[in-house]
Amino acid sequence: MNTTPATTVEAVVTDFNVVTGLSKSKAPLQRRLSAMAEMYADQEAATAQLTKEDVLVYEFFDMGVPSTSGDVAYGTSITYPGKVGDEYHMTKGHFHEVLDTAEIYYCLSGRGYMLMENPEGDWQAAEFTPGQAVYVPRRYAHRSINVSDTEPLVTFFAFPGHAGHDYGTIETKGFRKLCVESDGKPEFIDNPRWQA
Ligand SMILES: O=P(O)(O)OC[C@H]1O[C@](O)(CO)[C@@H](O)[C@@H]1O
Ligand SMILES: [Fe+2]
Repeated sequence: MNTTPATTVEAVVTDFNVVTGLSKSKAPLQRRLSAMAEMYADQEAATAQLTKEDVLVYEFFDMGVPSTSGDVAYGTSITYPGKVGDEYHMTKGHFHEVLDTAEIYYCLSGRGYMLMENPEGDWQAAEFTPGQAVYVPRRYAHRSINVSDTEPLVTFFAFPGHAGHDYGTIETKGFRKLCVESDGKPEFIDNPRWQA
């Protein structure tokens, strides 16, 4: 009996280190401060830092699957420790182009938060500690934030292949909340530059 399906898709095998998130078989996509300096609240601090060094804020490995609704896009994300002024290092953050798609993140190492907000005005911050999974519900923009002084924040993520990335909305409006260090601890405060 011939059991070969009409379309055959090869199983894809990739690797990533379960603590560092680094992959040997894939090239990382890297975002340095210069690629997102205008997203930080303290623009003077961002400019001053850029004159010294264009630091690597985060990198991620996209394991490379097709962008179709039946597929699951996945990879690892590594946000390095550091601050711009009082604001912790973070990813750019995005809505999904297909707003009604969720995402799951599993924290492999480090410490931080997933900051989320939806167009209806709700916002939430879920803690990342190793071994905990954060489910980003449909319609929520999401940004990873590293609140450790020393350790990278490493997560594994998975989302529907057809979700797409809408970076423009956050680039224009920003997130409603910022995560800053206050008395040595992370605190979420209103973003004075947030645009309704
Ligand atoms: O896409 P951003 O906001 O730059 O953040 C990076 C992370 O988010 C993802 O796009 C997944 O949501 C990953 O590819 C990556 O780890
Ligand atoms: Fe996403």
